[in-house]
Amino acid sequence: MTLWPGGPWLGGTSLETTNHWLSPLQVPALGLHVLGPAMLASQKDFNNAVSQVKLLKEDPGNEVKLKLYALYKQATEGPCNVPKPGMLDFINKTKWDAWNALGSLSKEAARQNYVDLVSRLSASSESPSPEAPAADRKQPESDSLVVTSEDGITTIRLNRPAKKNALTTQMYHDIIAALQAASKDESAITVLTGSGDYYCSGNDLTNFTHLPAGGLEEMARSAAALLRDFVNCFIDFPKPLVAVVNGPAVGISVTILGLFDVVYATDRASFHTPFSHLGQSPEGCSSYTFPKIMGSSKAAEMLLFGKKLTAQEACAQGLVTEVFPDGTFQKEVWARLKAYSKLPPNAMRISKQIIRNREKEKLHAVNAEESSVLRERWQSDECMNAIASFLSRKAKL
Ligand SMILES: CCCCCCCCCCC/C=C/C(=O)SCCNC(=O)CCNC(=O)[C@H](O)C(C)(C)COP(=O)(O)OP(=O)(O)OC[C@H]1O[C@@H](n2cnc3c(N)ncnc32)[C@H](O)[C@@H]1OP(=O)(O)O
Repeated sequence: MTLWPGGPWLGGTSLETTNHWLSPLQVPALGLHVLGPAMLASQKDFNNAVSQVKLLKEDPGNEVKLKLYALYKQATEGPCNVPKPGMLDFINKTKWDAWNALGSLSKEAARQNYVDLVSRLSASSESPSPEAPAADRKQPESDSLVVTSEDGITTIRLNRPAKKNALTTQMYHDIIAALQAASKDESAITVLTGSGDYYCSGNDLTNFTHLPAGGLEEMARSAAALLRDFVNCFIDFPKPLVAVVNGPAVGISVTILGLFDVVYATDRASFHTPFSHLGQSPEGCSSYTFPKIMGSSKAAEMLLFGKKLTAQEACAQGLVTEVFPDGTFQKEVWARLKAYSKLPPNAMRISKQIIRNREKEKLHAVNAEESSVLRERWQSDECMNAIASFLSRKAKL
C-alpha cells in the first residue's frame, strides 16, 4: 500500500507513536474547504503540489501527513472503497480512518484541498508567518483549531468535527496561545465556537492514553498543570468573550461557560457534565460559578449527578444568555456580534474588568483547588476504569 505521496519523510511506513496507555490510537480530523467549481485546482496544479511535497524542508508531522495521505487518495481514487484494516493493524487503520473520514468529498474538491494544504506548508517552511492575521498571532500547531479575525471579532473555532471537537492536548495549548494573542490584537470581541454538529465533546479521553516516562503520577501532574493554565486564560481574558454554542457541549466545554461574558446557543445544543460517570470532579471554576449562576441544588444535579440540560433549561438557569432556532442561529448570532463589535472597545474592556476584578482572586483559588483535586482523581481506579470503558466502546454518555 502506498503510504505517503512522496518526500523523504513521507515515504516511511509508520506513524511515530509515543508510549501509550490503554489504547494507542488518536486519529486527527480533517478541516476541509467547501469550494465552488470555478475555484477548483487543475490536475496540473495537483501534480505540481505532489512534487512540491517532496521538496518540503521540514517534516510536517503525522497529523498533517495523514491529511495529505487522505486527500491524495480521495483526489486520485475517490471515496474510500477498500476494506477496513483489522483492529490491530494500527497504522493502516489510522490511514483508512483518515481517508474514510472524507466521505463523499469529490475528487476535485480533494485535489483543491491538497493543493491548498501543500501551499500553506510550503509558505510556512519558507517564511515563518508572512501574513499573521493579527498582531503577535502565532497560528495554531494543527488544523484542529482555526483562528480568524474579521469585522472586529476574533473567532477561535474548534475544528475536529469527526471527533465531535474533543480537545486534544495540543488543542489546549493552541487555545491558550490563541487567547493570549486575541487579548492583544485589534479585535473588540473574541468568540469560541465549533465546526460541524457538535460544539465540543470535552476532553479527548485518549489524552490519557499517552503515558509519559514518569508514569501515571507524572501524567496526572502535567494534566493538572495544563488544566490550570488553560482555565487561568479564561479567568484573565480582558475583552468580551462570547461562546457561540453550535451544538451539544460536554465536560470542560460546559464548565468554562461560567467564565464567558455571553453564551448564545442553538436550540439543538445540550449541556452535559458527566464527571461522576467518569470518576472525575468539576473543573473550569464550575464548583464556584455554577452554584452562583443557578443555585446550589441545580448545580449539584449537573455536577454530581451529570444531569444533561437542554438549551432552554440552560437558559432558564442562567448558564446560557439566549437560545436561537437552529435554522437561523448562525445568521442571527453573527449579525448581533457584528453590531456589538462596533461598540467602543475600551469601554467594553474596562466594564469587563470592573466586573471580573471583583472575583478574580477567588476564581484563581478555585481553579487551583479543582486542578489539584483532579490530579488525584485521574490516578483513581474509578477514573481509569471509566476511560478504559469508553475507549473499549463499552460505555458512551
Ligand atoms: C498528559 C496531558 C493530558 C492533558 C489533558 C488535559 C486535561 C484537562 C482535562 C480537563 C477535564 C475535562 C473533563 C471533561 O471534559 S469530561 C468529558 C469527557 N467527554 C466525554 O466523556 C465524551 C465522550 N464521548 C461520548 O460519549 C460520545 O462520543 C458523544 C456522546 C460525545 C457523541 O456520541 P455520538 O454517538 O454522536 O458520536 P460518536 O461517539 O460516534 O463520536 C464520533 C467519534 O468521536 C470520538 N469522540 C467523541 N468524543 C470524544 C472524546 N471526548 N474523547 C475521545 N474521542 C471522542 C468517538 O470516539 C468517535 O470516534 P470514532 O469515530 O473513531 O469511533
